[in-house]
Amino acid sequence: MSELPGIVVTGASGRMGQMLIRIIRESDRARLVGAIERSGHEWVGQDVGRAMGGADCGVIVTDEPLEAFAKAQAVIDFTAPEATLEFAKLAAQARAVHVIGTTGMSDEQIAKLEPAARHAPIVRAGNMSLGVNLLTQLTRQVAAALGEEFDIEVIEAHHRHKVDAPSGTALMLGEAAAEGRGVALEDVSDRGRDGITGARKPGDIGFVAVRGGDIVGEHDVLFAGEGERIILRHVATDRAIFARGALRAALWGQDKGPGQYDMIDVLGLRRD
Ligand SMILES: NC(=O)C1=CN([C@@H]2O[C@H](COP(=O)(O)OP(=O)(O)OC[C@H]3O[C@@H](n4cnc5c(N)ncnc54)[C@H](OP(=O)(O)O)[C@@H]3O)[C@@H](O)[C@H]2O)C=CC1
Ligand SMILES: O=C(O)C1=N[C@H](C(=O)O)C[C@H](O)C1
Repeated sequence: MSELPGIVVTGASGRMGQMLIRIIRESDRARLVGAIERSGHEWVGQDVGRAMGGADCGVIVTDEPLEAFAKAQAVIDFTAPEATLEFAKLAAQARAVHVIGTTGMSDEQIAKLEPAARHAPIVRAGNMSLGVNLLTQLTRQVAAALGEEFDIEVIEAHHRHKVDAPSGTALMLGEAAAEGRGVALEDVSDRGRDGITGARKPGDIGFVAVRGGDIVGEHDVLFAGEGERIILRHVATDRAIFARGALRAALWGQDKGPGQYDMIDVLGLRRD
């Protein structure tokens, strides 16, 4: 019998890092083979199971990503944009599937993933949950069905520690709405209302970001017309949904060639 695919988790001590480690260790379809933290982090050199407050699991946290990636079939990476760019180069060198959950990457940073994607598959999505990816499809359909007399606003709420806005999910939903309307999001996006903004421009897609407490992630796509409103909503109550999606992506990528993919590919939801 062949061995289960080995997975390395970067940003092991983070909120998503710890959730991913838990989900991979519980899975009977994959093995945790590595956990990465940056040099100087107190977890480096410790067993990751113990660092997370449980029993040893035989995986020692390391600050040597390439060494760890070389022994793995996939890397799951929910860290920060600059770190993700470095991990992309190393995952490509190791020919490992790179699953990227990191948000807040600029267009320039996203473009820098392309060389790595020529050597190994990259699966990247601002939200790895089934529910949100379905919601993007619904958003596209509703936006296509309604005219500009319905104003579109994407309203998101997250915990107080989140560093980027709008969220990766909000941008996915905004892109889907823009696609439904047959326009480019960059031409209609309205992100920063403050002061005397003037009346809302017809056709704009607005973004509103709420930050507070321990909110895991909530997204509304509001279609506001005269006399009626439609609201499409996703509420995440447990980060496990993102980790399960990321693990699914890592397994899905095992027999894929180099290239860039997203969760719509992984979930088989692509229509075109
Ligand atoms: N796509 C999706 O489905 C989801 C995406 N996310 C995204 O995942 C990312 C992480 O979120 P979360 O876990 O909440 O964040 P945390 O801050 O809890 O964790 C981030 C981890 O990445 C590490 N890290 C940050 N910068 C670097 C660096 N330059 N080099 C090496 N390691 C680094 C941190 O280490 P240190 O503590 O030393 O800084 C930490 O371990 C965010 O971009 C978030 O938006 C989150 C949930 C779902
Ligand atoms: O930072 C988070 O927590 C989350 N980030 C992702 C995003 O930016 O959309 C996904 C999820 O909403 C949680």
